Amino acid sequence: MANQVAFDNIKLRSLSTVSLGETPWKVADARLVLEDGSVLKAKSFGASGTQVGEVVFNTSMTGYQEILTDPSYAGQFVLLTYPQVGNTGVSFDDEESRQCFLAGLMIRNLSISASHWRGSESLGEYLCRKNIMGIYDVDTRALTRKLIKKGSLIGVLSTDKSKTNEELLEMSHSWSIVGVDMIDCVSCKSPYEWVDETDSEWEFNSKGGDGSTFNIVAYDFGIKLNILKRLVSYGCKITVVPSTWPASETLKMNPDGVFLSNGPGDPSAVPHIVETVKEILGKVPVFGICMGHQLISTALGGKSFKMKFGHHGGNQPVRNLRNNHVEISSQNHNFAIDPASLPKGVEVTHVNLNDGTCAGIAYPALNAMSIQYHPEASPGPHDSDYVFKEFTEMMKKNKHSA
Ligand SMILES: NC(=O)CC[C@H](N)C(=O)O
Repeated sequence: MANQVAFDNIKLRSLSTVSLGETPWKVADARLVLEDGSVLKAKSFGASGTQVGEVVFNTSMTGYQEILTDPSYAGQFVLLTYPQVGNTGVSFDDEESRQCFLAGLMIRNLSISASHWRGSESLGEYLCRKNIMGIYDVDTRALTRKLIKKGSLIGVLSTDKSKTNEELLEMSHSWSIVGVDMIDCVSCKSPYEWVDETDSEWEFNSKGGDGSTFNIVAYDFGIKLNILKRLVSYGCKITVVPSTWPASETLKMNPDGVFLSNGPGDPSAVPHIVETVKEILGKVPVFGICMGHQLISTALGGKSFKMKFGHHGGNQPVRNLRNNHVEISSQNHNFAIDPASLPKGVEVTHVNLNDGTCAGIAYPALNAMSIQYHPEASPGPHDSDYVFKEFTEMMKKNKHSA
């Protein structure tokens, strides 16, 4: 009987399924025109219109909704190499931010039916509601091979029949993600206290902390919610502040530590934030993830560069040079820090094993540490969760030595 009730609940909460053969989403023809002049035909299942962005490929096999809501994808089209997408629809609990900031989604096949006990709507309905373009019937394998060969390409996606291919090509040539401040449009506008509403059933680990609490200020450059959740799990009480929040205000709050989040775009395009980071470094322990890592490294004197096609996926191998352990990590970045540009005193703590790029640094003298990838793993493996613990240990040590 109890099983029957549970089953009925699941049925009630699951998405309605549709029979094969029907097309349960609105289909329109779409074109993707790339900056190299190639034109790809596809079917649109999300918002209609014309959108420009940089095309990057992501090799994750799960977690398309977390990818869609990762603000670091602002200005980018995400092509998923996993071929069948949409079978679990979307569910409210899986959002990584308040909005989808990416330019659009490109997939091979869209599941004809979607079902999940927490599901609230289909992927197509979701994209339409969020006004995000999505296309399927794309030869994602061929396009990925092109991106690997040529590097990330600017593309223009359009459902507008009145626009010629030449006009779309022209649009692709007049847009760039390099040198543009993309953080400003994704950051929160005023500070707020983070209240964690995560049900304990979603803790993949027992609570990570040892009962200590830490007051931290988290700079929101496009922060992913699971980072906040993991920090809470390790005992942090968090005040989230906008990217323009002055260092002097942060220091007045007397935090145990400062966290610098992930975020979209080019780290060299936000020198005002680098100045803020410079003012904070050395005064309190600082931890950065992805964009946060790039900004700490830049503030220390390092230089960033644009990678050929970046790292996007949940299967990137990283070596922790301190203990020689290899982690399988979740990553999403197109820029990286040149380790040769880092000053003496900075230790490269992690390297990406696919291409040897810098994946993490530490500057113990200034109580600073950062990693280029995503320990919150949303989506992705949890191997790197220990990094949150290292941040709390750094804050604890600093508190006791004060
Ligand atoms: N996830 C991130 O923070 C990305 C950082 C930066 N936008 C890059 O592409 O390298």
